[in-house]
Amino acid sequence: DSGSVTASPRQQDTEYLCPVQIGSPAQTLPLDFDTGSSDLWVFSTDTPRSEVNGQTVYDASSSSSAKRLSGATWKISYGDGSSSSGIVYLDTVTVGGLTVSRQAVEAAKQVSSSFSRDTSSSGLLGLAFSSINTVSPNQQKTFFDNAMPHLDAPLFTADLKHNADGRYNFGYIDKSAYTGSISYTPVDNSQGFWGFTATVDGTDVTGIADTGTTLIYLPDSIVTSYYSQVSGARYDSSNAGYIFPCGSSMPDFSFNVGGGGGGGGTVTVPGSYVNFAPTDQTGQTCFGGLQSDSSIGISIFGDIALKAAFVVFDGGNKQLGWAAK
Ligand SMILES: CCCC[C@H](NC(=O)[C@H](Cc1ccccc1)NC(=O)N1CCOCC1)C(=O)N[C@@H](CC1CCCCC1)C(O)(O)C(F)(F)C(=O)NC
Repeated sequence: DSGSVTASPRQQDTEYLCPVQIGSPAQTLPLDFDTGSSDLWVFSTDTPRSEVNGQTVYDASSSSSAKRLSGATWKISYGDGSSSSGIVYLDTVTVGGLTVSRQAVEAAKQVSSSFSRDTSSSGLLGLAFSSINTVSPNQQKTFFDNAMPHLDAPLFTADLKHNADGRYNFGYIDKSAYTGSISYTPVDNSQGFWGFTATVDGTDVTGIADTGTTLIYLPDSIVTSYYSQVSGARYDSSNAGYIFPCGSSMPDFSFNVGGGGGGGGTVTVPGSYVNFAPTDQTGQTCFGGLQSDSSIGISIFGDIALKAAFVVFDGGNKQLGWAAK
């Protein structure tokens, strides 16, 4: 089997949403595919009306294939302080033509305000490792884990784009989607993430490949030296990050993956991607797409990095592949 689904950017590439079919007859919800978590959760008819603000909701009661997973609950909190919790159904889930028949669909009974405010997203589809799924008492598998045994190849690929529709493919590598060769590097999934080591300016950086995080968060030393090349750039505590004049021409940002004997491959993030967005309506000052990880405790290669590459999340061999495109 295989699947292929469009990933559409929202609000200047802040997040990427994909249509997912749940239940019978199919209910299509736009979900944020997130390689940084492992819960498939959705706004539902169980979510308080006061917390629903235009989102499409899942109605288990109108799905003939839905079965309540009795006694099961879930509760998750994310790096940006957002959170959600609820109950669990098993139902049929289809992504880009790829179907999993008994997928844990986590229905929200509570969502934090930032989810309520994000009117375009109906929830998340977690693609990290099932070891960090939050369902209790019996932990559930991710859509990818459930699908893996049926896939032509035990992998999925992420091809996110700047201000344009990209794609997630399951079970195969589309050779027309990238240029040159794919450089592979081992994955450390001990914390449930797609952990890997890259080299930036000769310094090894261990971080995670995270489609659910908008920006890149790296060690202070790397971030400070990057912005030292941009006149007028400074760390601004009120914005909690590096800002600079919007007219600045930003240097490209490169990192090397799979640096072993073969020299590995280099991913180059265009400077224009690092000029993420204005901090206010005047458009004078802009917020950087590369920020420090010092308040997070982990380095994150988020969408700003991922949209500069074609990325292979290889669950079978526990490796990450990176290619230019
Ligand atoms: C600072 C460290 C990480 C922050 C990261 N969040 C983000 O990157 C959010 C994503 C978002 C997009 C649109 C609307 C609302 C939120 N964006 C964000 O904080 N910003 C602020 C800076 O400007 C850019 C947008 C995060 O928590 N990512 C989650 C998944 C998101 C949770 C909130 C909803 C969208 C998905 C994650 O799963 O990737 C995680 F790995 F970080 C995590 O927390 N795993 C448990």
